[in-house]
Amino acid sequence: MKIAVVGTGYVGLVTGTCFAETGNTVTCIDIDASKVESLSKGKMTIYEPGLDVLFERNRKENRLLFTTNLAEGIKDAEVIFLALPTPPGEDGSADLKYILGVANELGKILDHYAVIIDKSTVPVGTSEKVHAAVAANAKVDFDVVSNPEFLREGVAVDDFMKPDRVVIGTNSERAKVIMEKLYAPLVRQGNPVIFMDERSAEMTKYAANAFLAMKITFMNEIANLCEKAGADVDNVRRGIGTDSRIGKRFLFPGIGYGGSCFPKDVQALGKTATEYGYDFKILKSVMLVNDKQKTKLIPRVKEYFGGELKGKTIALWGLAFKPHTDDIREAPALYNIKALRRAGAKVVVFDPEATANVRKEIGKKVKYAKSPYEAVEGADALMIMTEWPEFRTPDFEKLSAALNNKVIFDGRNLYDLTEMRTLGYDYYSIGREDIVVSK
Ligand SMILES: NC(=O)c1ccc[n+]([C@@H]2O[C@H](COP(=O)([O-])OP(=O)(O)OC[C@H]3O[C@@H](n4cnc5c(N)ncnc54)[C@H](O)[C@@H]3O)[C@@H](O)[C@H]2O)c1
Ligand SMILES: O=c1ccn([C@@H]2O[C@H](COP(=O)(O)OP(=O)(O)O[C@H]3O[C@H](CO)[C@@H](O)[C@H](O)[C@H]3O)[C@@H](O)[C@H]2O)c(=O)[nH]1
Repeated sequence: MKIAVVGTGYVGLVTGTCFAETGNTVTCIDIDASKVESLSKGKMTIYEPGLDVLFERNRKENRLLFTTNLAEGIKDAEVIFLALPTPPGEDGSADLKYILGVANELGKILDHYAVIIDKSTVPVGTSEKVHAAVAANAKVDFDVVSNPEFLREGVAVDDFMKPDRVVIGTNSERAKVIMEKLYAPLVRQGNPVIFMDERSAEMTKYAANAFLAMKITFMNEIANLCEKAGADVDNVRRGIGTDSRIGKRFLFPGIGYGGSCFPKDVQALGKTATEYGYDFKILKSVMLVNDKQKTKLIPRVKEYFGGELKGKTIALWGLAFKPHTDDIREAPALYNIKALRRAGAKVVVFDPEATANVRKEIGKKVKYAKSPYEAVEGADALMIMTEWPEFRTPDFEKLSAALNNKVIFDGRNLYDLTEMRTLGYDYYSIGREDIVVSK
């Protein structure tokens, strides 16, 4: 099948590469000329484990092509994916200007029947808007299908190739047949495809993200209560996660959810509710709790140093919003850097993959270390923001030798409490007992 993917970011590049891997010829289109140039030369533009191997193989086989030219990219394409940004607009609702802009262009240049597939996360009713925007200029038949994407960054290739489910929203029989053909390789491997109407498919994506954000937030609130009540949230997590109705996943408390999806999608669903005159109370609480949770450790750091952070140097491990990605969109680390600097502290940071992106965003406001141990050299405390595997079993002796004080503020609950006590660390984590050995 000949496929076009408009928008070659995290979702577009994964979608394009994975469909090339199942034997299709894919042209990825992007307005960012430097991105297209890099990709055409075989240089990846994002860090996503496992994607580079598939990218290289399919590029060499000429099944994966890149262009900035929309008309060239969609030539003879049976399906055209829209994997464009849907960032929050001024009022928090999803901004559809990228999607509708491209839809408008497509209407002018489409010269054959194609299925236009919305892979971006878009509010209920968007497929109708896309249809209208294309139809305004279209001279040929076309269908618009909603096919939301559920991949997670860091494990995107696996999520795409072995999805829990594929959701396809369409009322067109003609489009359904093409979608069945497109996803046949995944279905043959036992991954279910669920067909429904467009509006339900659009709502499914927001419901999934909002539910997961709520699940994490619920655990964060339980953790906050555990701290007050003298319970241990890790025990509680294990205790409830074994109930198959609850499930083990997405129960990890911490310094809140971040990333390019949960924060914006929870907000956008809230806006959709308001538009329809519905007061979606849980969503409001989820957003409020998560906002507070992100900088939850800051007051404890201040308190540890007698209320004063001026002249203190704080080392931060982890900048990406989660491990195995270089994505820093809505990363809790950025909020903590801001809060620490506002309180007068100097900040030294280390991240295995996300440093370049942070440098682009905040430049010289922090010092960048080349290794976790360089970051803590002469620092007054260590804060952990992201659970990269390499932070899980550090050389604690090396760490103690480098730090001015043996104190760790851990936003991801990486270490065992007994071990920290034995090692002689002051250790503050989320929803668990504070270990204080120095006082
Ligand atoms: N990142 C994720 O993990 C993820 C997962 C599922 C769904 N989504 C959704 O998918 C959509 C895309 O997200 P993303 O993370 O891939 O975004 P992204 O910002 O990484 O990529 C979007 C790409 O679109 C390009 N673009 C913008 N305008 C264009 C135009 N007119 N023509 C061609 N290209 C254009 C940009 O240059 C960019 O490369 C969003 O709606 C997002 O909510 C994201
Ligand atoms: O138990 C958990 C699990 C996750 N998180 C945090 O939640 C955020 C999101 O994590 P994750 O869902 O793994 O990453 P994303 O790549 O943002 O993926 C989410 O957002 C995508 C974009 O819509 C969807 O496609 C995915 O299904 C959905 O999981 C991160 O800040 C994590 O640190 C926790 O705090 N505790």
